[in-house]
Formats: sequence, C-alpha cells, structure tokens
Amino acid sequence: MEVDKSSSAAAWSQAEVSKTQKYNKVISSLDLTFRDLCFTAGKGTKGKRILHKMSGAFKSGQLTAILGPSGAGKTSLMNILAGLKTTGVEGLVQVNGTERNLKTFRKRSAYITQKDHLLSNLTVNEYMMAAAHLKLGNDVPNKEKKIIIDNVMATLGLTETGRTRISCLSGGECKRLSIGLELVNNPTILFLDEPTSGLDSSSSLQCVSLLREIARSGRTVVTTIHQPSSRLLELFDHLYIVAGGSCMYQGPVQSLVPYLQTMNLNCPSYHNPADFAMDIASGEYGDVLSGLVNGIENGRLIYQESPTPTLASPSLSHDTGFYDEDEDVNMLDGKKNSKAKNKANHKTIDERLIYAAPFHTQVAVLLRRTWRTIWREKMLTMLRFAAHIIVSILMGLLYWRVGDDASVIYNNAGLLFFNQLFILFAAMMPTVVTFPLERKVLVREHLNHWYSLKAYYLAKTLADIPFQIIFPVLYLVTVYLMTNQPMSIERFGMLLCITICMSLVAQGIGLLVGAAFNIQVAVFVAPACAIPFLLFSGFFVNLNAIPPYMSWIADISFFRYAFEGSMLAIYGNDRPPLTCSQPYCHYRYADKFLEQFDLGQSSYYLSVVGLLVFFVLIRVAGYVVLRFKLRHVRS
Ligand SMILES: Nc1ncnc2c1ncn2[C@@H]1O[C@H](COP(=O)(O)OP(=O)(O)OP(=O)(O)O)[C@@H](O)[C@H]1O
Repeated sequence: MEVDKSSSAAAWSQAEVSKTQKYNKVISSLDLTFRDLCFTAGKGTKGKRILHKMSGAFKSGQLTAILGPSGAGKTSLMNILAGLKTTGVEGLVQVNGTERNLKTFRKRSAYITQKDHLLSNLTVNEYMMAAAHLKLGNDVPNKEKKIIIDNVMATLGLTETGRTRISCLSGGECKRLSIGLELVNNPTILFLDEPTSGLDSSSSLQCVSLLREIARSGRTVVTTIHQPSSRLLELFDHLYIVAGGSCMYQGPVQSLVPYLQTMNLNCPSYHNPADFAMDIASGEYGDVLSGLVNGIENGRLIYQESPTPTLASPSLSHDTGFYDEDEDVNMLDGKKNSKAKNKANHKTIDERLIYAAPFHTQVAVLLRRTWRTIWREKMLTMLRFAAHIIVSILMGLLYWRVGDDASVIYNNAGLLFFNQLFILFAAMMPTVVTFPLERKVLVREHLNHWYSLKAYYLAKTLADIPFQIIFPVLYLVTVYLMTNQPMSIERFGMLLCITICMSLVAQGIGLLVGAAFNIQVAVFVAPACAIPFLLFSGFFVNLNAIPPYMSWIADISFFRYAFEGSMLAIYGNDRPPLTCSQPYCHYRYADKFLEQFDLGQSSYYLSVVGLLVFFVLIRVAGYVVLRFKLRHVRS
C-alpha cells in the first residue's frame, strides 16, 4: 500500500505539536552523550569486558545507526543507553549535558525490540487505543486520543489496517505498529533493536524512511542495524560503528569513506561502504582497528568531512534549558526528601512519575484487553468448554448413579479424586501454554512504562476468575446429577466451592510455571510438579500411613485439601446411611467411610482455608518470579 509518508509525517508533526502541547508541556529534544562507557558481563574472574571506554554523541533530529559485526557490542551499547542494562556498567551518560536521571529518561524514551511481541487477537485500532489509554492517562480526553492515534496511524501508513487483527498483518506492518504504539505518547528518544530484521528490502526502506521522518520531527532515533544496503545506509544521518567493544567510526554516513581513506583504507568503487566497514571491523584488512579507534578517540570525536575534514568533539556538556521534566523530578525528589518518613507517599509519587495512567485505569484497560483476547482465542476457549462437557458426560456414564450406593462407595471416592484431577489440569495447562508467550508482551510493554506489574498481575488474576468459575460449574452440575450424588444444595455448594478453589489454585500454578520457564520446559514442569501433591493427597496412601518424615509434604499438598474437602462435602455433616444394592455393604455409614481415609476429625472449612492460603501463596510466588524476570531483563 502506497502512502505519502513525508506529507503525512509533516502533518502529524504539526498536528502533534498543537494537540499534544496540553499534556506534554514542551516537546523538547534530547541530545544523548556518553563518555568512557565500559560494560562487563558477569562478575569477578568470570567477568567478560564487552565495551571498552566508548564515547559518543547522538543528537536530536538525527537518525543514528549503530553498526558492527555480530558480537561487537551493538545491542549491549544500546541497552545501556536506553537504561535497560545497568549492572556492570561504568562511565557517564548525559542528557542535554546533565547526568541522566534514569527514571525520567525511561519515561521519555521508548525501546522497540527486534521481535514484535504483540497480542495477535487484537485489531490495530484496539491496540492503539489501549496504548493511548495507558500511555496518555486520563488527562487527555478520548477525542484527543483518537486524533493522536489517527495521526500516528496515518504517519505509519496503518490507516487502512485499523480493523485488521494483528495476526493478519505483514511483517512490515507489525514493525510499523510496534513503532506506532510507542509514538502514541510522543517520546523524545527512540531506541530500535534491528528494526529491519526479517523485512524484505522494500519494507526495510519504508521502515527506515519512516524513522528518518520521525527523527526530523525533533526526536533522537537510535537503531542497531545489520548489513544495511547502500540505499538504506544513505537514509541515516549519523553512523556509529562498533568493533570489538570500541568505536571505530562516528560521523555522517557520507564521511565514512573519506575517514577510512585517511587511514589508507580505500573502499573499492561500487562497493557498499557499510560492507567495507564491516570487513574492516571483522579484521579482514589486517590489524587496522586500533588505528581507527585511536583516530576517532574511541568515539570522543565526530568525523566531519566538509567543508574541510575535521574531527569535532561532541559537546558533552551544554546547558540548553531543555529537559524541564527533570526539574519537575528534582523538585519532587526534594519534596520526597522532606517527607522521607512517608514511604507510601514516595511510592505514589514514583508511580505517578513512571506511569501516565492511574492504577485503576491500568487495571481496567488491561482487564478489557485480556477479556477480549480470551474471547477471541475461540479455538482454545471452545476446546476448554467442550473438554469440560465431554469429560463430565464421560464421567457421568462411567460412574452412573454410584453416588448413593454404598456397595460402590470406593468408586465414588475415585470419582471425587478424579474430578479434582481433571479441574487441576484443565485450569493449569491452558495457562502454562499461553502465558510464556504473553510474558514477552508484558516485558515489552512494561519496559516501555505502559503499566505497572501490579496492575498487570491484578488484571490477569481478575480476568481469569469468571472462567475458573464457569467451567467447574458446567462440569460439576453434569457429573453431580448423572452420578446421583446427594440431592442437597448445601453439599453441592460445598463441593463446588472446593472445586472452584482448586481451579483457582491450578490456574495460579500455571501462571507461576509459565512465568518461570519457557513453553517447552513449562509443559513438562507443570504436570511433573503436580505428581507429588497427588501422591500425598490421602487417596492412594492414608494420611496416617505416611512416614512422619514425609508428612510435611501432605501438609503442603493443595490436592490433599481439595480431595479432603470433596470427601467431607459429600460424606460429612452427618450424612444419613447410604442405600445398599448388595446383600452386604461395609460402608453404609458415611462416618465410617471417612474414618477409613483418616478424615474423621477433618474440617471442611480448614480444607477451604488451606486451598485459599495456597492460592494466595502461589499468586505471590508468580508475582515475585515475574518481578525477578523483569529485573533480569533490565540488569
Ligand atoms: N550477559 C552476558 N554474559 C556473557 N556475555 C555476554 C552477555 N551479554 C553480552 N555478551 C557478549 O557480549 C558480546 C556483545 O554482545 P551484543 O549482543 O551486544 O552484540 P551485538 O553486536 O549486538 O551482536 P548481534 O549483532 O549478533 O546481536 C557478545 O560476544 C556476547 O556474547
């Protein structure tokens, strides 16, 4: 689809200035400079120095390419500059001549990852609107959000795709959408990790032209890039070439060949200068790297070819008066200090600084979005629905009318055990399978300050609750009636309550395992972890028969509480004697049967409490794991 991007971009810039001034008081520019940047991966003697005292300057209004052979340190450098990597980093990073305040800097910058992790079931319009709600907050009226979205989409050539689901977009459109989502709140600096990877040459050109337009509107745009064609290379304003963790060239694209000539490295005619530079960086032209690095003083200088070749020192400290939000922050920091004792207040200030939308809006937007995606996961939702119905009918037929017959009372206990087993797997596995993919979306959005992890986690928990209620109800009603369990609302309610608790715990386990592992590992770990809990449930081995040194496993077995609760719901509360279809039935009296399972003294309510405690612990553990994962991405 052909779109006149230059005019739409200009139009957007114009519209953007007028529309966004209200909430972005000043659309200021950010010049990013860094000096003597070192990065060591790992600690102690195992530490590996990746970046060696690199310096450089990336200016606003320019499109900068960080170029270098594989493993040179491009991504490491960009992650450090974007503030994603902080551990093992030494050196100075400045914004407009002032030391970078990471929190405000991250708020004003956006990081677009190489892979476009997007929720495939949403349409472009829905995604953009969710981004606008989260990134612009409640201060911007919906009408203005709509205008901003329309402008961003026009700029990116996405207007025609507004109603298209993400799953149907082309690779180039996905990339443009990823950029568009981050442009919604008008970030001043954009970092893009290999934005052209996976795109064909025309989509790559389209994408880089677009980035150039974005840079022209006053933003600082920094991208890493792999082997650009000469046409693509020409679109960049500023080149920063990394080789072996040092800077071997910094300056305009046109000055690259002349600079290399000064070192007696002549780029053959009709040869792509980027390829030539990559060959040099890879050591194919001998040991010339140190000369190049020294020539540019490891990035302290910018090579300018015209009018006469010069090496200009990047301005590392100039007071432009920009970055007024920093001043706001400093003021707030000051206020914070004065209220040092009030921790909660600090938190509110911090959160307000980071996230545009208040907590409740974040939760509401995420909840809506999650429901929408679940609803549109038609295949999975229908399968879950069908599985509950089919299995319940199967169970009903297999255990036909065993509920009130004392001669098959063990069969009924088996049924109660299997009910919980089915609910465990039916609630756990869909989450185990889907969450590792969703986690990638969370990482991308959270790192770009769309929402807090707390809001995400709460929304995720709340969004799943209706399904953890509806499916057990469907299953249990069918099984209960077909197997002729006692016709008592109270007993049915008790069994249902236990089953719903089990479902919630199981879904929490799915979330925890899905948060901790990738999908291949998670699908093995989740069922494997469930096995010990099943063994110690009291069904296979009586609780009193478990050796004392292993009894603690039974105490922490959530499945034990689910099985116990089910047994007590059906056989507890002074149930009248069961009918007996045989001449003799040993367990006509329910109490006697409970004694057989060592449940004579057990309490139904303790089982419910046990499951609820487990539910809370699992949820907290899931949250902690996710927080750790997000920290790990950042460090
Ligand atoms: N956490 C880490 N532990 C050990 N080595 C690391 C770590 N992070 C990066 N490295 C190493 O640092 C070097 C630079 O990595 P980086 O990802 O920055 O390179 P790159 O130039 O972006 O490469 P590519 O273009 O292939 O993505 C590589 O050799 C990589 O193996």
